[in-house]
Amino acid sequence: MTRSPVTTPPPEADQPAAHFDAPPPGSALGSHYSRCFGCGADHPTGLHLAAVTPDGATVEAEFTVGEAHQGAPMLAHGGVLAAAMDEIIGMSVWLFQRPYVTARLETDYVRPVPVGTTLHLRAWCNGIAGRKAYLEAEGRIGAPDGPVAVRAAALFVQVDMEHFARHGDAAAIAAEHHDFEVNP
Ligand SMILES: CCCCCCCC(=O)SCCNC(=O)CCNC(=O)[C@H](O)C(C)(C)COP(=O)(O)OP(=O)(O)OC[C@H]1O[C@@H](n2cnc3c(N)ncnc32)[C@H](O)[C@@H]1OP(=O)(O)O
Repeated sequence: MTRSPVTTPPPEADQPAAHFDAPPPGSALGSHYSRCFGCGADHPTGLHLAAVTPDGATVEAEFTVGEAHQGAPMLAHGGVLAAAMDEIIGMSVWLFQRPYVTARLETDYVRPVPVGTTLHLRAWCNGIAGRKAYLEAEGRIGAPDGPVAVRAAALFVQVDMEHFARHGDAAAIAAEHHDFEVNP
């Protein structure tokens, strides 16, 4: 991954442990918001990512590129692939049970992704320093060990829950309650 200094953890960064109340290894994470473009079941043209954590520290999901996700004819739009990276990375910081938002997302596009392709996504954390989490993800074609099509590195910044009420829709947040509650 071509990472900038902004998304490279500093030497003092800690490797975080999963939160004691995070989903155990093998669990599905569920959607954090039913109308989320990345994971919401109620979004008509969204990515519908359904993430699982195989080990309590990383997350995985599959994304099948559909016609609604095209850029060039029958090829995935780069922005849609970046959205998939953003979402799977967001789900990986969800394991720490603190609310985070994307501050910076860097993406390497390695191979074109035709419509109909299933991308196997995986994300993990490279370190946390204060409010800043340094994260990485990859999307592989056809299988978990298939050829890499897209890689991403990100800086996520921890916020308080007020962030979502102040800038978003507090009523919508209250309407969706989860057992595993972090980001709305
Ligand atoms: C399960 C959930 C899945 C969710 C997946 C999808 C996730 C998303 O897409 S979230 C939506 C997109 N992101 C946003 O809307 C965020 C918009 N930005 C913001 O709200 C603010 O800029 C925010 C919160 C990131 C930072 O603001 P603020 O809280 O005032 O902190 P601030 O002091 O500016 O920054 C904190 C630190 O991060 C650094 N930082 C913040 N933004 C950046 C950036 N873009 N690049 C580099 N560094 C940055 C600052 O330099 C600072 O570093 P230091 O502590 O070393 O001085």
